[in-house]
Amino acid sequence: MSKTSLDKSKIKFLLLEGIHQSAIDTLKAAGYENIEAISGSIPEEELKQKIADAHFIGIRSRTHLTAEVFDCAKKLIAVGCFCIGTNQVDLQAACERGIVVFNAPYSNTRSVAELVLAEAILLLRGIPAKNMGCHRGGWLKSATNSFEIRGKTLGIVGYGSIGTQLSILAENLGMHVIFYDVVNKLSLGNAHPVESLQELLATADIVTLHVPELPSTKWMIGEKEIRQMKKGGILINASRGTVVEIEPLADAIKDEHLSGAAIDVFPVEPRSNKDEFQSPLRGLDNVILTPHIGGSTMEAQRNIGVEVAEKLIKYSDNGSSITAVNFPEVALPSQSNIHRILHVHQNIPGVMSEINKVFSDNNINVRGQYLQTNEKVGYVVIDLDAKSSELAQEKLQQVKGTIRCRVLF
Ligand SMILES: NC(=O)c1ccc[n+]([C@@H]2O[C@H](COP(=O)([O-])OP(=O)(O)OC[C@H]3O[C@@H](n4cnc5c(N)ncnc54)[C@H](O)[C@@H]3O)[C@@H](O)[C@H]2O)c1
Ligand SMILES: O=C(O)[C@H](O)COP(=O)(O)O
Repeated sequence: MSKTSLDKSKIKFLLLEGIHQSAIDTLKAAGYENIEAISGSIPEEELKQKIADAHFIGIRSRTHLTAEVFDCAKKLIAVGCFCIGTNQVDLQAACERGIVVFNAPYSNTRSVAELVLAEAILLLRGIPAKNMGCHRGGWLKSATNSFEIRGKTLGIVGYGSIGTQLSILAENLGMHVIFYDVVNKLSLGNAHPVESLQELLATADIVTLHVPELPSTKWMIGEKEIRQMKKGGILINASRGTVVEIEPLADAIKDEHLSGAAIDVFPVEPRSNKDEFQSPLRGLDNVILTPHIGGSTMEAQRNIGVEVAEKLIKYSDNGSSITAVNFPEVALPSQSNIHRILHVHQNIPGVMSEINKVFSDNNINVRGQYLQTNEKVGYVVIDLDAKSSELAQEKLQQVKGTIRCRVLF
């Protein structure tokens, strides 16, 4: 089993939001037993207390890790987002503090794509409204406004991992697929890129959103865009709650400009399953409302648990920051019979020459050196003979611009 200079029993993992047991099992198999797992998200004040002695934190989409929270996390080495989205973390603030952030970019892609497709089929048939009718004792047997999915046009906004997966599945069901992305993307199958969001909105029978939460995607679908959609169109949002304005959507459903919608993410979501969900969309029959469960399948959660836990273990045991979303990515060989120093510093002129001066001034033999930088920080990993690491760490900690310095052996 790999070693870390700090005894593994002292390395604390704080896992929030009901992260799957597979993460805990993976951490334990790697020798990490000091794990506090909490089923929901916690209020900010409690988070600030709990994060104070954590070396690693695992979250999902509900926990917001702000600069203020990071300031309370003096021991924190890395964050694992056990999901795709990382908008809930101040990535820049983490980077500047030498905290590496990982996520699981693909493990729930298929789950979201399947849900969207299922919702498209149900909404085109008017099933949610007919279902509600039966529950109330009604009997809405009619083919009026019920359509097959075959031959309809699906408009995908954001042709990334989920958008492309969905594109393939939809074509297999006989749909025409058009997509809009801000980046030039290779079309899969017969999917067809369009020039503008407006063109997509005006052409598609069903519009589905798969963009990240960014300043540029905030409220990208408001009243104007909803009214640009075809009359009788359907809107699906399983991306982020800040992408769609809910009031104009509710109005468009009520006045039948749109025939239906499926919304999985909301501008404000309840903190836990005990809190009430409030939305102007409640009570509208041909609207499917789901509690942010696009990625919540047993398959996805189990895979995410293993994937992100392995990334945290690798960073803790070996120093590899490969696939980090906010940090220079350094790939490292496994270390044997050496001590490894991990040094995170501000990316300012002169730091690397100061670091290398420590080795030459103190006659320390460097067995390997690996460096990557981004705009803000540099991450250099230095392999040394065991006898030199204590002195090297002491000297390196004094180098101007040092953010963090730890040793693995
Ligand atoms: N509901 C859920 O449970 C759930 C599950 C997984 C992911 N998500 C959300 O879905 C989002 C998309 O996931 P993904 O894995 O496909 O991400 P991705 O990064 O692979 O794809 C996003 C795509 O959106 C494009 N894009 C960015 N800004 C755009 C804009 N203004 N207009 C058009 N396209 C734009 C990007 O170029 C990219 O191709 C995630 O960021 C996450 O927030 C939600
Ligand atoms: O970003 C994601 O992967 C999804 O929004 C899922 O988030 P969750 O883990 O909170 O369900």
